[in-house]
Amino acid sequence: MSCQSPIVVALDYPTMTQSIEMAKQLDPKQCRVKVGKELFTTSGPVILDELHKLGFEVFLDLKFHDIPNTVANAVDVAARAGVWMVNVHASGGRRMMEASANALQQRMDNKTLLIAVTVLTSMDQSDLREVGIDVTPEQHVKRLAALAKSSGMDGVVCSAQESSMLSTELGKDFVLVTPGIRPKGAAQGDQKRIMTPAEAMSAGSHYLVMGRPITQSPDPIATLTEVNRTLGVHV
Ligand SMILES: O=C(O)c1cc(=O)[nH]c(=O)n1[C@@H]1O[C@H](COP(=O)(O)O)[C@@H](O)[C@H]1O
Repeated sequence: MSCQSPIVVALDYPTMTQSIEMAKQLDPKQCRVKVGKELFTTSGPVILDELHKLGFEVFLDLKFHDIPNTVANAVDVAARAGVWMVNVHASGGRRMMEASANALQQRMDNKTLLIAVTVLTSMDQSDLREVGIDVTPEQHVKRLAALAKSSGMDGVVCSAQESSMLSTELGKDFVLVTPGIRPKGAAQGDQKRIMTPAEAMSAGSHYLVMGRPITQSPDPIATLTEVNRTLGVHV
């Protein structure tokens, strides 16, 4: 049975052993999992096989950003590894995203979703200003998401605060993946543009990425089950 929940648990761990221990407690019907830079750097691609063997759909979050040829080839390798979703940075530009989309289109029966990161959820207006972007996060997300869509991306990573606007602007089928999800009372940490799981879903998010609120909870499974319950997902 495939996953019933929009939750993607970020397995941000410094060792493969810790990430597998957590994954073994989770249920592939209750969540998908995400492998990011920390875990992939320590474990390499074998972690993808291990998580697939446990029955999980895997989001490979390496946020590729490089010249078009390099990124297209990296995305192709990720798809070959059978990941459910892979991401690039929208700020890499149209040619980089089009080359990546073409690489996946050329694969027979491609099933990997290709998503572009817009403005990181850890950034606010003052962070953008410092890197030379003089518009609001919402305006910049809108511009990058429109570029991502017209460059052949299946969707974007944004904050749930932009989900409603993007859903209206770009249509309900354009996939919105939203980190910066914090249940009421959870520590915000380094995230700036946050929302609760229920608010994010009503705003139009398709998938909710959650790391620390689940992985650092005293009872991760109870927390995940409770978040699913608030979203009406009963597994
Ligand atoms: O692409 C991502 O997944 C991502 C994009 C973004 O804008 N913000 C963001 O937090 N993420 C990732 O989502 C996860 C959020 O983790 P927590 O803040 O612990 O819930 C981390 O693994 C981040 O790398």
